[in-house]
Amino acid sequence: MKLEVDLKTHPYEIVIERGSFNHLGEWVKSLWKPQQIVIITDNRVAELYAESAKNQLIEAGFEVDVFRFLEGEQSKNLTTVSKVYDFLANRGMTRSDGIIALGGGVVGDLAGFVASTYMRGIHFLQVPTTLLAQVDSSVGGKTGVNTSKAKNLVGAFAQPDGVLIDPDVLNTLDDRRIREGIAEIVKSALIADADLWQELGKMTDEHDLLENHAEEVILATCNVKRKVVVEDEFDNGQRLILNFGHTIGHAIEATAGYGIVTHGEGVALGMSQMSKIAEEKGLMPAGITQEITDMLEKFHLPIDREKWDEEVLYQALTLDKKARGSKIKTIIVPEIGQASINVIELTEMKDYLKK
Ligand SMILES: NC(=O)c1ccc[n+]([C@@H]2O[C@H](COP(=O)([O-])OP(=O)(O)OC[C@H]3O[C@@H](n4cnc5c(N)ncnc54)[C@H](O)[C@@H]3O)[C@@H](O)[C@H]2O)c1
Ligand SMILES: O=C(O)C(=O)C[C@@H](O)[C@H](O)[C@H](O)COP(=O)(O)O
Ligand SMILES: [Zn+2]
Repeated sequence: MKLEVDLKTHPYEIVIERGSFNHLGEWVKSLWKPQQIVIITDNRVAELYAESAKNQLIEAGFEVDVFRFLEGEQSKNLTTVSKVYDFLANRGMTRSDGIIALGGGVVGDLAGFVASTYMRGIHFLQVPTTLLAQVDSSVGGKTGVNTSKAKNLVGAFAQPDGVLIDPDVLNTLDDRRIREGIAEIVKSALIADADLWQELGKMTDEHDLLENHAEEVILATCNVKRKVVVEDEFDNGQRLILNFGHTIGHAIEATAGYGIVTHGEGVALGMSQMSKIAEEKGLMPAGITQEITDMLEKFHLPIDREKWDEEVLYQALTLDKKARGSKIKTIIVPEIGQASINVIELTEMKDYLKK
């Protein structure tokens, strides 16, 4: 199955196919002429997939090196970025060469950011290996890293030349990581795909989703993202809806310490907290929070916020990219499958967080 991200300036294809990782070499050759490639990955993914990726690419005529960093959100920062710049420069990588992001969202965001800034931009491809990366982060061109102050505080928009999704690589992923990917799937259904919401409603748990519905769910979720990104590539309007649950979610991730609460868990917590606030304000229909939290709990995602320091959480909120002065754009779901943007005072958010 293929989806076309038909952006005017940089169109590209998303390939979703079981076993497609075994054809990585041919796929890359169909997109790039022989050149130098650096695969950027983390230690765990490298252990599982880097050798095969490298051999396939060499077989296809490329000159290949692998840069690996320590797995996890705590590596998604400018220190790692700087090490990659040195690695690329030491190998004489130029703008006619390319980067392949092989891994989850951390690898994809970091490698994409490196590709968008090294020599002011070189080509890159996304080969996502987590469910979260396959349904969300590999598509759409948001790249970036965290700082100690806030999630994704430094970044750039840069589209890959293509995305290769092989659901079979999810067989090596642990349950917690599968669940966090489901948080973004639930988000996508809530904001833009009522049919997907219905389908998710019929599934029993995360195992049912992964074993019996992976391809259809990945396709539907990528399609939501594709449509939104094509409408508003640079996040000035409609794309903001992809951020449902993320304001509180990102603040929780940063406050808890990167990697303690996963991104998907933060999004699940953020969606349930935001729904509660919006329902109380009469912006979302009565009973919808319960419906959302029931869905999240079915997939064993967290919904209840622990007691984090509200002041620290609030400081993180003020650095959200949807904040404008004393106000912040929040995303609400007036009905399942639709989302809209609602501006509120940041202090109002603070009052709710205290409750
Ligand atoms: N750019 C975007 O649009 C976007 C969208 C959503 C999330 N994100 C970002 O994505 C990140 C989260 O991504 P993630 O959850 O994929 O995290 P991740 O990249 O840290 O991967 C999670 C863990 O799974 C391991 N792993 C990856 N693939 C594996 C496989 N096939 N088998 C076994 N282990 C595997 C990794 O080594 C890591 O330990 C966050 O930083 C978030 O901000 C970005
Ligand atoms: O692609 C988007 O746009 C999103 O908001 C997708 C989110 O799931 C993702 O977590 C994104 O990285 C958040 O971006 P940010 O602008 O809030 O840092
Ligand atoms: Zn997200």
